[in-house]
Amino acid sequence: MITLNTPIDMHLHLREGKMLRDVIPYTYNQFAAAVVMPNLVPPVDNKERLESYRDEILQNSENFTPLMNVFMREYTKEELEDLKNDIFAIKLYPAGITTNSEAGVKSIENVYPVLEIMQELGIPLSVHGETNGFVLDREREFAVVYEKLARDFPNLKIIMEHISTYNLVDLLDKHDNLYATVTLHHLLLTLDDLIGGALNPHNFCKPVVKTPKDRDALQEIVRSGHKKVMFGSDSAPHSIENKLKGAAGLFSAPVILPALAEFFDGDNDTFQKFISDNARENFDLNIPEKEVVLVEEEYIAPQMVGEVKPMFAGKRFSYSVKNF
Ligand SMILES: NC(=O)N[C@@H](CC(=O)O)C(=O)O
Ligand SMILES: [Zn+2]
Ligand SMILES: [Zn+2]
Repeated sequence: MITLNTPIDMHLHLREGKMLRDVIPYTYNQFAAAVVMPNLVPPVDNKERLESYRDEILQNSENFTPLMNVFMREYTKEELEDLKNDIFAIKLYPAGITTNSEAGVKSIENVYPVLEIMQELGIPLSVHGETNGFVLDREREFAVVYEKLARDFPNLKIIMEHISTYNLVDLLDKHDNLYATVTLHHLLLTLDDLIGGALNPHNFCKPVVKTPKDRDALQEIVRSGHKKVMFGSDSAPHSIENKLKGAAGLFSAPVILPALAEFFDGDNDTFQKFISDNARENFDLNIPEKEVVLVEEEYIAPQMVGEVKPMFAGKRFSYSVKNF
């Protein structure tokens, strides 16, 4: 049996309407809280939309704290002061780089005044860090942007989301104010799982899963319990129809804790840090405590959840979440 105290998913996509209602139980049954991403259409980028989205989440969940993000744009100081207590962070998407990011930032310099105010008000910055270069180089190339941001805003906490390359792992000890989230899929999969056999569109996401060397570096840093490394699933549901048209994102929510329990293989202290303590300490999160228990009973990942095919559909795990 493994008892986790107040697990937090630091990067989650819930969507809206029926899709949200279908997928959200998989999160509130495994997590006390989650950072909810704002890349809806249109994006969550003002107080009104933020409040109505948070209400929709609260109405469809139990015993769960949504930590809301808003979509980066050229906010005024008044807007940020007004949003500050309702948000966890502001999410920066380079324009067009991932799902629903068309309204993103065209040039980072455009939002320097916003970053200045965020630094002053203590609002963290969350970043999808990819250039529009060659697909396997996009994240590595973005490292210079992360380093410039870290130097230009030394008091701004910057989260490098869903890191997928060893290059970014190396930045964590170079800059005090850089943090990272790691997904389940980047921890366990490589390009072989996407294109090594028959093409598997269900394993397609951005940033794309990478080489064994990258995956091994992620496994190593996560197993080390590094304080700046936090779990963020990037669970990103798309209908099976849209996946077959090329939509990027894996719906990993149904398998997260059983798969991580196997990954940590008895090192429950490090599991606890990765799934909760590091995030709570790095960001002084004050979330009502919630225990989630894993028992040694077989769990079979569902084949479908509504219109969505989950990661590892049909796979057997040796742990299951109690009472779920
Ligand atoms: N990761 C993905 O491939 N897709 C995410 C967006 C994102 O986090 O980049 C989505 O919203 O579908
Ligand atoms: Zn992203
Ligand atoms: Zn995401």
